Amino acid sequence: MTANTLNIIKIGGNVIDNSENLYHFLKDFKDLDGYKILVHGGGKIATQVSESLGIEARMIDGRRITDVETLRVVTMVYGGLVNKNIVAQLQRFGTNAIGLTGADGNLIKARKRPVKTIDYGFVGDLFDGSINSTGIASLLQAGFTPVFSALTHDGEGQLLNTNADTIASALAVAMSGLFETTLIYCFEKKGVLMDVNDDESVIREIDPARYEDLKIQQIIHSGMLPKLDNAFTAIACGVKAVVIGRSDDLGNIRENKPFGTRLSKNT
Ligand SMILES: Nc1ncnc2c1ncn2[C@@H]1O[C@H](COP(=O)(O)OP(=O)(O)O)[C@@H](O)[C@H]1O
Ligand SMILES: CC(=O)N[C@@H](CCC(=O)OP(=O)(O)O)C(=O)O
Repeated sequence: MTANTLNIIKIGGNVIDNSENLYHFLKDFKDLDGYKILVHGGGKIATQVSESLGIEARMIDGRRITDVETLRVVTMVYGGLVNKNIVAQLQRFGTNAIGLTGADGNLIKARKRPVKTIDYGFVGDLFDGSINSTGIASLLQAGFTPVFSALTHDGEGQLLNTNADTIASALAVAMSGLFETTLIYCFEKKGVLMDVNDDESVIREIDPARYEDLKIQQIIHSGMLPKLDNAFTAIACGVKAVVIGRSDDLGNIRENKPFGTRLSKNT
């Protein structure tokens, strides 16, 4: 572990939604060496809150249709409830977390997704140059641990809802110019599995050729597809390693025990 090591870790809704899992994860997160950044989603909670307010939650290809009402909900849920709860818990553990949307410090800009056949509403797509890597590096070097929610902005006053897996991947690519960067996706399963119902069937390593095979066999499907697409993009663009594993097992990384599925370039 060098002084220039950065771990970017993404946690999804299933981890955030369970206070015991979240507590355990944050305890292991605070013990990781080197610089670190946390990126969180919270899609599951946004759906629950939307529905409790009588606003129908609509997803297409894993992306939320974000009309004005839904943007209000996700701003409150991701930027408020989830982000500030995580920050407060990290502070309790002595980690000087700072909770952010992409608008804070102009750290992540996005463009509203153009309307083609589907109007996604206030959904933001990232582009080359979206990430203000020097601004983020200043926070890290000042001793802060950034905690990013799934919100970005367009620079014209508009907040946008951006998938958290995509934010984590883009952050990892941009930061890998400045740090030796590892991207870790944490979710509720032990890794990419041969049998989605058998946590002992972890595939320890996947390269792009194996990924194609696993897709054809439909061993990998649904939410895992965009996650792995983002992950392979990160590997191809200079990120040192991408690992996908269970949030509860994050401590294994420090203890040099097996952790999840590691992605590699074509061998
Ligand atoms: N081969 C596989 N191994 C593990 N999970 C898989 C696999 N194929 C599909 N999945 C699904 O992908 C989901 C993870 O994607 P997603 O729900 O988007 O994650 P997140 O919790 O990070 O938002 C898992 O809950 C699982 O149902
Ligand atoms: C545009 C879009 O779909 N944004 C996501 C952002 C949250 C997210 O990514 O949450 P998980 O990681 O928990 O799924 C959404 O609103 O669901």
